[in-house]
Amino acid sequence: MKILLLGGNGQVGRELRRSLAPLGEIVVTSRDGRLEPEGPAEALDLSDLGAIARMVGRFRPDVVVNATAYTAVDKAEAERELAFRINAEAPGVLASACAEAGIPLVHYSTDYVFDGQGTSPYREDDPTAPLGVYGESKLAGEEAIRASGVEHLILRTAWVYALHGHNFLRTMLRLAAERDELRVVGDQVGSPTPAWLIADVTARLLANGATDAGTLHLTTAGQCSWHAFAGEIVRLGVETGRIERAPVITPIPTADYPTPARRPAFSVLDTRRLEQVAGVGLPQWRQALAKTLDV
Ligand SMILES: NC(=O)C1=CN([C@@H]2O[C@H](COP(=O)(O)OP(=O)(O)OC[C@H]3O[C@@H](n4cnc5c(N)ncnc54)[C@H](OP(=O)(O)O)[C@@H]3O)[C@@H](O)[C@H]2O)C=CC1
Ligand SMILES: Cc1cn([C@H]2C[C@H](O)[C@@H](COP(=O)(O)OP(=O)(O)O[C@H]3O[C@@H](C)C(=O)[C@@H](O)[C@H]3O)O2)c(=O)[nH]c1=O
Ligand SMILES: [Mg+2]
Repeated sequence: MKILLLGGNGQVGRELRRSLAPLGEIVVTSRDGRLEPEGPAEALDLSDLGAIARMVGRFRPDVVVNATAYTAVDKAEAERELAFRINAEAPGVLASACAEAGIPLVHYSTDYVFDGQGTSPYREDDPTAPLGVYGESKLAGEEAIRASGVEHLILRTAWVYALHGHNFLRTMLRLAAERDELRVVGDQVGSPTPAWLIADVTARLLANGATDAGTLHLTTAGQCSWHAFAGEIVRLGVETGRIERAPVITPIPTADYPTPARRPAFSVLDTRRLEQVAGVGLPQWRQALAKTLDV
């Protein structure tokens, strides 16, 4: 199988380079034509919409996996146009190119397409109502893919972290080393999901030939607040010697941590459909965090 992977340097993209390798030949793109930590890639800047179709036409892959996105949630409030170009227009152009060539597309979306007013885990067909520009732009990307008629898999995931890249795990380990107290919101609940899990399940879905499954929810099992997630990060951070000592971690209400973008209060996703299609069980968030930190 020939796979075109867009965005090989993101949290998920980096893990996909590993997990997809056994499935065949992978062509990887990055914005600057380089891979982290080293090596060459095909250069592709998603803001050049014309270049996207040319890339698909040039490589004629059996499947395209798009791991690129504009993921700066707060910054997106001031960069609406750019967020929509990368998260909505580019996936739309990519989907049309794939549809025309009969190539299935795998894409990722987010729990932030929901408004978080629910009280039980969101299912794939529950109504969406994003609270911010990032979520709106990701939802528009989903809709563009569906409208193109391309065979597709849209994997909605949440609270993604890894030992590389920009994420809450790394932010907490950094702040824990600098401060005696961390104040973290306790009234936003979700399911922290490591990039390696998303990449492993994606590979499994591809191996199963499930690229026509449509939208699926893919997160760890269980749920927690950002405050509880921070607590576990710091606990395991100390246990693994990544930080010397644990700061006090104080739960605060969202109102006490003002940010440009609003975030959902409850964005737990119901993953039963994915587990059925992929034929896998998903690990609890605590176990997945421990595995990420080599505990
Ligand atoms: N991070 C999270 O918490 C969550 C992420 N998701 C979704 O999962 C998917 C993967 O996210 P994640 O791996 O965390 O994202 P990252 O932010 O880690 O990586 C995104 C990648 O997209 C690339 N990119 C951004 N803009 C462009 C551009 N104009 N041209 C080319 N490449 C570009 C970035 O390249 P560069 O390094 O050059 O900037 C980066 O490598 C995305 O669809 C995201 O929306 C869903 C839920 C939660
Ligand atoms: C750093 C920090 C954050 N917070 C809060 C702010 C916010 O409500 C929450 C998480 O902050 P972050 O900025 O890391 O998370 P955020 O950027 O909102 O993460 C989101 O990213 C996008 C891409 C997604 O798709 C989502 O699933 C989700 O992972 O924690 C604190 O309360 N205290 C702190 O010290
Ligand atoms: Mg952020």
